[in-house]
Amino acid sequence: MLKVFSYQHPFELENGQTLAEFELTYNTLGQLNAEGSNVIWICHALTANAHPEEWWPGLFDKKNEIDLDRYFVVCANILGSCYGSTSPQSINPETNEIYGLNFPKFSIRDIAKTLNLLSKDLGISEIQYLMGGSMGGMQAMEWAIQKPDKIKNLVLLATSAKHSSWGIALNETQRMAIESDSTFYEKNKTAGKKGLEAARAIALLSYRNYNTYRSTQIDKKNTVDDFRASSYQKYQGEKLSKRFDAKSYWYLSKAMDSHNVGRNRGNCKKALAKVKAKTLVIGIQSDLLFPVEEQKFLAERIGYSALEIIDSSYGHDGFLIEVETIKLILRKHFKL
Ligand SMILES: CC(=O)SCCNC(=O)CCNC(=O)[C@H](O)C(C)(C)COP(=O)(O)OP(=O)(O)OC[C@H]1O[C@@H](n2cnc3c(N)ncnc32)[C@H](O)[C@@H]1OP(=O)(O)O
Ligand SMILES: N[C@@H](CCO)C(=O)O
Repeated sequence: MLKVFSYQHPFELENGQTLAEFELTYNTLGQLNAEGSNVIWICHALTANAHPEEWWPGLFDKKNEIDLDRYFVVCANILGSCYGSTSPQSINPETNEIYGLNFPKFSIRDIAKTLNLLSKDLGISEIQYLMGGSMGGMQAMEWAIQKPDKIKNLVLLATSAKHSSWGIALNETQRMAIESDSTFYEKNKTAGKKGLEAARAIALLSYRNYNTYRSTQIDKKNTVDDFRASSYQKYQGEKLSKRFDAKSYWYLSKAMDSHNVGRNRGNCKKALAKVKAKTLVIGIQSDLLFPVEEQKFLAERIGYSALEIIDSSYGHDGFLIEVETIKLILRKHFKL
């Protein structure tokens, strides 16, 4: 059952704009101990929700070896996402109208601040394990830099210290697809649906790779049109547009682009040096979106860190799919 954190105070964003208030939906598993210190906190990626048992099956559900009775597991739907938290689809309390594209842009740094406000409201004094993949890893590292004494162990998967020009170009291309859908500017629930489908199809090319398509999208030998790869792209686009909102996608991709831990902190090296958590950085060998050199960059600059590279053919989405390997790596480094 989703819970709701309602922050009824003005929240200043990094860009100087202010949200009059915001809400985050979140899920918890287990019980918080008296000290508020037995916490596993999961930060979700771009299109995920606050149910890690759905998108990280086997890692955070009852079947898993992680003794969920020992921990209080928290996962919040991030600001701007469409799974219940304040987003472009929310009503602006100052106008009583749907925000739509009047919603302010926000950064990964802002998202991390909202998560910390929720953790304070929950009475959490320290987080034993803070974990996140991709955009979730961006949030987790920002939080560990902002609150270095609060985060004891940090797990960063398939992520980077600063979103690369390659990643920004991919996001901009996806936003171009969304913006080319004239319905995107409407305020109804399906605004930008076709544009979002095209954006997802573009994104998928960065989440997978040549080998994953070669091995799964095989056509009969005399095929001349209507290839399986074509129907797969259309299917994945439709699959996302059934559960996600184009404006949320647009804003969250902008937040990803904003990610740079070194901004106004000197540089990434100085920023990462603030992390006190024991850190495990996990990369996916075939990741085209967040190449392993970005995880090596993180591990080399975070004081107390280890690096593990998973030899997976899945590409970037391997951080969601290679759960059995991730579990082994977690057990190797932590007493989880
Ligand atoms: C319920 C929720 O998802 S809520 C939020 C959670 N979601 C997220 O976090 C997003 C991250 N998760 C993901 O992106 C996915 O779960 C992944 C990456 C882990 C796996 O992606 P999936 O789409 O499940 O698997 P995959 O990419 O292998 O595609 C298989 C699907 O494509 C279909 N498919 C495969 N080839 C084709 C084709 N040529 N034409 C049409 N459909 C095809 C399969 O039938 C299968 O359909 P399904 O959706 O009924 O399972
Ligand atoms: N494919 C996942 C990860 C993207 O980084 C998602 O849609 O959230």
